[in-house]
Amino acid sequence: MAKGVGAFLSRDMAVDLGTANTLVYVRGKGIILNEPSVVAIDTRDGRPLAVGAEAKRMIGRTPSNIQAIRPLKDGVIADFEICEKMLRYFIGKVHQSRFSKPRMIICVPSGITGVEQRAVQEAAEYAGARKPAYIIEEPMAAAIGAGLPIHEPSGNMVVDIGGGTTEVAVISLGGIVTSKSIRIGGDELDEAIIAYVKKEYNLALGERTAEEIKMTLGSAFKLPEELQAEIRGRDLVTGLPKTVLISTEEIRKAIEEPINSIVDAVKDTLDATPPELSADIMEQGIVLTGGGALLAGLAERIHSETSMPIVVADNPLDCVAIGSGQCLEEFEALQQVLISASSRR
Ligand SMILES: Nc1ncnc2c1ncn2[C@@H]1O[C@H](COP(=O)(O)OP(=O)(O)OP(=O)(O)O)[C@@H](O)[C@H]1O
Repeated sequence: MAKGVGAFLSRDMAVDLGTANTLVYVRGKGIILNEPSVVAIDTRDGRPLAVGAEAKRMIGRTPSNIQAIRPLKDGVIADFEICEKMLRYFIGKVHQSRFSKPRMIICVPSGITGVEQRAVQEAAEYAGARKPAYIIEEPMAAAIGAGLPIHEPSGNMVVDIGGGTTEVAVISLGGIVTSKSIRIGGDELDEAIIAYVKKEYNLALGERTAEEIKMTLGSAFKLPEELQAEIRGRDLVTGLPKTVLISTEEIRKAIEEPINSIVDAVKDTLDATPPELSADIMEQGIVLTGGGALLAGLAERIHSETSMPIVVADNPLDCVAIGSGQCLEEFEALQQVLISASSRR
């Protein structure tokens, strides 16, 4: 499609405003920003000191006058002001023109309320988006980004496991037929690891260490080879640093509860799926997207509980941004999957 000069000046963009990571896709260019959704604030005057990767490095390491804040929790805005500052910073990084406002598509979890949706839209508009900022539901964006034929009259099932939410949806003919969104994602796995290690070993772990343990030792299904590794934290009795040896089986046990909730969400959605579409899913499989799709053994676990074929999308962390970016590139053709300010309730 021919792009007018305005399109270049305004750098239309799609933003995957995630609990864990924010990705920005610029029309005609692809994903050009991918940073953790973290802002470090000077508590004395509320000034942002660092945003993104630099701010994430500060989590758990800040002096009393600095606070590293994650403005989104469970997929929605927990701190509106900080979220808007973060968005403004990211938009400013990719869009330098002060004279034009970019068209913006922004992703939200499918389970959020009208009020929460308006908060996201307003944050985007305050941060410089042209009105109306368009909204796309995460599972729809994830499905488009994973290359699923969403416009066909056949059942496409996507499970997007993010930091704060897990979205399960069955899509056919360009619309969501049935879906379930739970406020459980990678963050809950990290929290479960922290709670387990505290209870079993009297060891305090930081958020970032727990996430690293999940990525390296976490699993949702028996591994071909179980491992053991040393983890380091602070002894809650002596207050001193301590190292303990922990196994992959133990970490699997630690995260069992949130994993069960994710698997149950998949089963509930399958239960509510019309039979014709279930038959399609049986044939084509369930596609996993989002960072959680990278958890070892998750595909095997969902397969063992649903008997459905499971496919992990290529680049699962990028699917939502790529899918919403696709909506910018093919705005006329894909506009029907977007929600604009005028259509909101
Ligand atoms: N290899 C891995 N194994 C397990 N979990 C992983 C891995 N890589 C990333 N993650 C987890 O994926 C999550 C981030 O995924 P993603 O970027 O898709 O979420 P998000 O879009 O920011 O969140 P949400 O969609 O809930 O707003 C984090 O919890 C992160 O710890």
